[in-house]
Amino acid sequence: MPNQQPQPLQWQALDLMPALVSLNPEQRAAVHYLAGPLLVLAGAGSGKTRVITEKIAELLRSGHQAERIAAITFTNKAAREMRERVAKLISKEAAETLQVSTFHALGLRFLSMEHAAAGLRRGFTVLDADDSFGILKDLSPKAQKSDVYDLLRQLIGRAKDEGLTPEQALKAARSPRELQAAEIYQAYQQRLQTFNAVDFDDLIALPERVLREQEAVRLRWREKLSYVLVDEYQDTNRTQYRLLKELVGPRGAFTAVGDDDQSIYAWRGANPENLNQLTVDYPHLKVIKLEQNYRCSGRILRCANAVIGNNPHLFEKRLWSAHGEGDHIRILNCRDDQHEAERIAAEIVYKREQQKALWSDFAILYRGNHQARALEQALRLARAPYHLSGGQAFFDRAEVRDVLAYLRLIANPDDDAAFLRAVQVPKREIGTITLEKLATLAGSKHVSLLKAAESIEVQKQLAARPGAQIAEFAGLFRHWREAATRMGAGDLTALVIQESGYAQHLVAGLRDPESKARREENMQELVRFLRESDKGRDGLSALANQLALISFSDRDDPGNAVRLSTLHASKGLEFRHVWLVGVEDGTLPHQGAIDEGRLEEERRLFYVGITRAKESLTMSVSQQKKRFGEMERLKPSRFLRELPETDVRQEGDDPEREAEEKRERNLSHFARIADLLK
Ligand SMILES: Nc1ncnc2c1ncn2[C@@H]1O[C@H](COP(=O)(O)OP(=O)(O)OP(=O)(O)O)[C@@H](O)[C@H]1O
Ligand SMILES: [Mg+2]
Repeated sequence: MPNQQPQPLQWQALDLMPALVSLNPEQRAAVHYLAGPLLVLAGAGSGKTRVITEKIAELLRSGHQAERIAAITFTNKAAREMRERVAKLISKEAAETLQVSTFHALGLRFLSMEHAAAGLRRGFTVLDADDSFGILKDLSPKAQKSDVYDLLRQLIGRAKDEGLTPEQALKAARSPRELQAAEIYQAYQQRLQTFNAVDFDDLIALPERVLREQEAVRLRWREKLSYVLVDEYQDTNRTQYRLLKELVGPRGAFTAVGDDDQSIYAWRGANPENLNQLTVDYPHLKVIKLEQNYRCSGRILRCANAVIGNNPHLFEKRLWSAHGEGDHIRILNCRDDQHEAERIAAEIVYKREQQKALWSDFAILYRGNHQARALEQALRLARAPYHLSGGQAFFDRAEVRDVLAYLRLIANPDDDAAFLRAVQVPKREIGTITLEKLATLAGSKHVSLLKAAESIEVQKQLAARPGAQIAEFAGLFRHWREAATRMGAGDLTALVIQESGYAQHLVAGLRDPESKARREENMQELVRFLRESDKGRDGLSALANQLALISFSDRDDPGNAVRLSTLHASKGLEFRHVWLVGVEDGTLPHQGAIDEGRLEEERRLFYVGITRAKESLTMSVSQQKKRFGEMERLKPSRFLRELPETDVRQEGDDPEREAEEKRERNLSHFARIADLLK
């Protein structure tokens, strides 16, 4: 029975000794159950991730080899955290050989080992979304709006998710438009093959196909992996589910943990029905439910339960917390988003001081990336260090990817996708016709684009001006390859940025000094990062491997900083104090979702946000916001009406209170200075 007795809050103590806090009986059962497939189905903060970590430790203790255990997490960040937790529980060495990764990273590893079976050559390249976009643009019969390419990419992604080959897609096409899309899919796949490249979706779809079709590989991998654990299972898509099935085989040596109420990636193909499918595919599946929430205060949990109670459920779950009631949930009514941001920044600075907390105890969560800007500015003014996650990750920025393409190509002259990207930024007088010609010549000689570009014979067959440009471009790479033997990755990058003309290109045509500064900062940051991670002159191939890894990692360890994050990217995390901003109709729920009646997923997103908070939760609502240059009046989110009234406190735009807070803040600064003077 739930313990109804309010207990003192004890989070800090838990943070200090995670390994010593004992598991509850259901968790223990989940950790020790090895007789067959297991699904742990439980609400937020009930210790699902903890079960996975403990189970890994238990598997290691009971004799499983670390390299034969695969744990799959949704983000690289979660993977890193899990490894750290295992290192604490068992040993550093075991944690290092353990395979903790995202589905995509697992797919990449699979393909690196099985490239021949997947029809790839060694040293294949993984294309990013931009690269795919470029190829699609190139393949489409006439110029289209960029949404068309996005749509095509999605269509291709979905086809891959359903395991459809281009040939099958062609056969299945029922209208001229479908046929056209299928033709583009086919041409796209052919292009990838020529480049010896795969895209992001292939990282899952190809391993799945290879495992399904090739028995020898399948048996080898089933032997290789003795146990598989999957976190955030509700957000796997169809192919990921099939990949999992192929990997574990009928024996079903796996544990999956998930919460259907936190399925927030349907728009990306995630399929919470996979939870149900498990019970069909594995009739002997054992299901364990966890009902105690260890994260949130009583009031926060009650709000979360009330909200999610309005959604239909695949599985019934009850969650209770033995923590005390805690503070009321605050609803902060603000004049506008500017004021909202300033107020939150001031509150965080004040609270940190008052509670002697860490910056990293605070998180500000929002629905869309664009909401971060005002917050960033306010935090900067308040001198609060912050870390932005889930936005456009550093390594996804166009300028960073551009420079990485140069480095990829220095490291691997066969990387045609990198060639095509680098050759086009900054603009050189090398047009599509020249590139097509170059591609044909390279194809007939069976060499890569850069190798073809280096050949004098090929240069002669191109028109004079572009031919000279191509020769110059190839010459630069010869020079950089030589430079790479003398210097580390960071210095090499600085050199490339200057000599390629990219530095000028980057800021050319930008009027806004802030964007100029931001792009330059990004370049410096990249150079700095490569300098730091460069461990001596370990040559080009090490650099190539390093880069392949970098482009996949949200490398950043946020450190001691306020976390700014989208709701989507906050999944799985927890913070002592959480601010949920922009809780307005049109923002959360998002206008698009309101228009299309997709409120359930938005409600789950709201639920995920609420359940990130341990001790305090504040939701802020602006009365107006500037949109497209016009002030727009806003209404509080309809979801706010779903919160139990007794757990909520409204706070207005109260100048007096603010003045009071300011006075207290000044006093505490004063006290600190007085302390120092003593
Ligand atoms: N038996 C336990 N005793 C005390 N604390 C626990 C116990 N199990 C888990 N916790 C703590 O509760 C918090 C939530 O655990 P965890 O992150 O594993 O939950 P979760 O179910 O994965 O949550 P989410 O659904 O948000 O991913 C963590 O701080 C964890 O250390
Ligand atoms: Mg979790």
